[in-house]
Order: sequence, then C-alpha cells, then structure tokens
Amino acid sequence: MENDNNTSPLPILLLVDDDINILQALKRALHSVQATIIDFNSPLAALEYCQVNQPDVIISDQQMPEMNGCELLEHIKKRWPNSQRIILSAYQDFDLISAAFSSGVVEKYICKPWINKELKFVVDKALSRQKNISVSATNDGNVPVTGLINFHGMVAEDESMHELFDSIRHASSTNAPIFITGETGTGKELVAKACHYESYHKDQPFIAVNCANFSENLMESQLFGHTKGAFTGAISNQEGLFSAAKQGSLFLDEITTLSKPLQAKLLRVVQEREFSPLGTNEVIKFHAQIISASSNSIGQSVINGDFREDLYYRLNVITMALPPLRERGGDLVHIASFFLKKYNKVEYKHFKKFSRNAIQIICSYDWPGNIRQLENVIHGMVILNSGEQITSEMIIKSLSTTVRSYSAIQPTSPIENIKNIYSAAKPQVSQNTAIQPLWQVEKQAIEAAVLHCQGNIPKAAALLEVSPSTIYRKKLNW
Ligand SMILES: Nc1ncnc2c1ncn2[C@@H]1O[C@H](COP(=O)(O)OP(=O)(O)OP(=O)(O)O)[C@@H](O)[C@H]1O
Repeated sequence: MENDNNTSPLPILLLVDDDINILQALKRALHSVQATIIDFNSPLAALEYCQVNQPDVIISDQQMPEMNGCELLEHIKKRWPNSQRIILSAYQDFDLISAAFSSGVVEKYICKPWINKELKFVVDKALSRQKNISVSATNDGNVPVTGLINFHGMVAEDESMHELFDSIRHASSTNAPIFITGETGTGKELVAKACHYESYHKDQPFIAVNCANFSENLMESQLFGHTKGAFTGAISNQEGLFSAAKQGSLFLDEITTLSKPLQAKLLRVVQEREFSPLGTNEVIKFHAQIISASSNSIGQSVINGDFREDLYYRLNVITMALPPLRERGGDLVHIASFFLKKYNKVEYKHFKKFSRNAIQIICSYDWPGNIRQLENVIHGMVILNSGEQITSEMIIKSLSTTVRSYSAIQPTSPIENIKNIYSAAKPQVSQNTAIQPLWQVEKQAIEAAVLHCQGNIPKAAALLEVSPSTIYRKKLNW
C-alpha cells in the first residue's frame, strides 16, 4: 500500500487484543492515523506475522489467554528493537508493567478505558518518533542529546539529568501515576511541571498541593471538596482539587505525610478513578494524572507501616529519581552561573564571573538544601555585593546567612564546614612548635584535607588548589 504522494509505504500499526469488540473500538478511534492498521485477536498469530513483517508501532492488550502483552512485546522487541511498543491495560498487573517499562520492553502505557484523544496523541507521537528513527538510522544512527540544556527551567549537563529528561518525554503520553523522589530542594516540583507541560494534557490545569501544609481534616476537604454544612464551618459548597484538576495533573507533594485514613481514600480515587465530595454521596469521575513526590524515603515509611504498601504501588507506576546537587558533577557550577545571571537581572547588578576560590568553595560544599539553598545563597550574595567578580568571601558570608534554615538538615553548620576547609587547607604552625620539614607540613595538610573530604581525593585536591594526581603522587612517596 502507498501513501498519498506515492513516495514511501505507510507505516504499519499493529493492534493486538483477544477481545474483538476492543479491536473494533481501537480501529474506530484510530481511523484517521497515517498508518496501515493490521489487527490480531491472538498474540501468537501476531507474533507469527512479526517474524517476517516489521510493525512500526504495536498496541497490545496486557491480559490475553495465550500470552500476556508484555511477553508479546518482549518477543517483538527482540525481533524489531526499533519498533514503538505500547501496552493497553486496566489498573492491574502493575508490577509486570512497571518492570516492562523499566527494561524498555514497553515505551508507553495506556489505561483502559482509554480516552480517544489520548490514544490518538500517543499513536501519532509514536509514529512520528518511528519516522525520525528511520531517518536517523539512514544517517548513521541517533546522536544522543548532550551538553548544557535548559529543560522546562531545569539547567543540566549531567548525564543522569539528561536521562531523567528522556524519561519525562517518554512519559508524556501516559496518564499513569508518576512518583518523584529526591532530597528537599532538588527540583521535584519542576519535574512534576515538566511532566505536565510535556504531556498531551498540557492545556488542562496543573494543580500542586503540599500535603505537609494541612491538617488531616483540612487536607481532606482540600482534596475532595465539600458541600455546604458538611462540617462545622462549611458555609458554602467548595470545589476540591480532584475536581479542579479536570483532565490535567494533580501534584501531591510530600505524600508520605498523608494520614492513614486519607491514604485509604486516595487509594479508592487512584483505583476506581472516582470520588465523593464531603457531605454528599454523589460520585464524581476523576480524570487527572496523579504525580506525587516525597523527600523522605517512602520505602522506609512503608516498612515502618506509616504508608500503605498498596497505595505506594499504585502511585509508583513510573518513578523519577532526582540526584542530590552534590552528585551532579559540573552542574553545580552551571546552575550557580544560571542563578547569577538570573539575579543580576532581577537586582540590576553586573557580576560577570566567579573567582577560582569561589568556585572551589561552591564545589566543596555539600549543599544539604540542594538547589534551593544554592539559589538563596547566590540571590543573597548578589543583593549584598556589587562588582564584576564573585569572591570566596562573598560566598562564605552569604552561606552563613542561610545556615540556620539548613542546620536541621546538616549537623555541621556551613560556617564550621568552611572554617574546616580553611584550616585544613592552611595549617597553622604555632610559635612554640618546632620547625618541621616541609614534606611533613605538606603531608599533614594533605591528610587533613582528605580526612575532611571523607576520602574524596578530587575534592581535597580542589581545596588544596592542586591536581588530584599531585596528591596520589605524593601519597606514593610517604
Ligand atoms: N536544574 C535546575 N536548574 C535551575 N533551577 C532549578 C533546578 N532544579 C530546581 N531548581 C530551582 O530550585 C528551587 C527548588 O526546586 P523545587 O521547589 O522544584 O524543589 P523540590 O524538590 O520540590 O523541593 P521540596 O522538597 O522542598 O518541595 C526552585 O526555585 C527551582 O526553580
């Protein structure tokens, strides 16, 4: 079969479901896509077809008698690794689908009953991605995206962040729940927004709520809404966030702080996709995507019995883990420069760069409050100083003003930390001390710095303003 302008054949869209009615409904929903649709009501027959024919995009049901959808897609992936594979399932088989997602067998997940608009969006995207793959395959393969980028306000060069951005793009066509982990201030809310604004429902609302900010009762009425008189003080009907999110995204931050009774109610919403406002038995359909996040270990909360295991699995279909700032390599300096430019503009300042020592201080500090703390430090510093160059003294002063807010996270205060850095780097020799050979003074300085940096030689080298190889070389001679 040929397409309209008779240049290249239409791509093949393969549909597999043991229920003929579902196959018919899928074909109706997808009648306008630019592809040749082939359908099978048996996964074995579909597999046989795929031995000789290359499908471009496959949509398979999960629950089928002869073989489940994930198994079928795994076979197809082995035969045709470049195909785009989509699984169709009701809210069951979470573990299987999550595993297939993580191993790359499944690229997209569509919930049954599907929304036609969503389905069409997913398939169009998969077809266009498939077209790009074919083009780049003829041009010697895909060139991975590298370098410094700004993805929905997130500045990153580090590979781990680029992988995260890829996961966000991959998740763009699913309505399945997303769970974001990461220490405080690592950018979880930005990731949640990026998931929303990359998704097919980006025109719908993005609603964020921090579960830690409300008491149990208030949180319940915030989420579910209430009718007039539902409880003392309910003087009028109030729409809840489940309803306000419409077909968009609802971001539940610090989800582990939800009380047990509310967890049980949320489970119903996630499973049945419906809820009732307080004070009424009316059942309202819930259409939004749930994105939740926690800066505490949710696994630990489950082990402690503080968080329901079944809810955890329902919310955690797609996991996105944000690394702490101290593990993002060169990103620290890039993000610091990004904030310097940002606050130069906001505060009408003209800083052009960081001094070498300032960069060393930034790189050797652990940033327990992560990017939020870095942002506060740079903002404070820009406000309080002027000139063209940021010096280490400016950083230290500004760090000391943020110390109180982060002392709960970090047992040693940043100022102690910095003082240690200096005393390690510049050992004081008292008047009474006998003069020591230079190699011994050097050895002590190096050992103090390495100890301070908990054995991290590159960090110690940065503090001592030498290259790591100098430390390794000197250690060999002691
Ligand atoms: N990669 C990044 N590049 C630039 N700015 C960032 C980046 N990541 C986060 N930020 C900024 O850092 C601050 C904290 O981010 P965000 O509120 O998303 O963190 P969080 O993990 O949700 O924090 P909390 O756990 O406290 O809720 C925000 O001002 C955000 O804009």
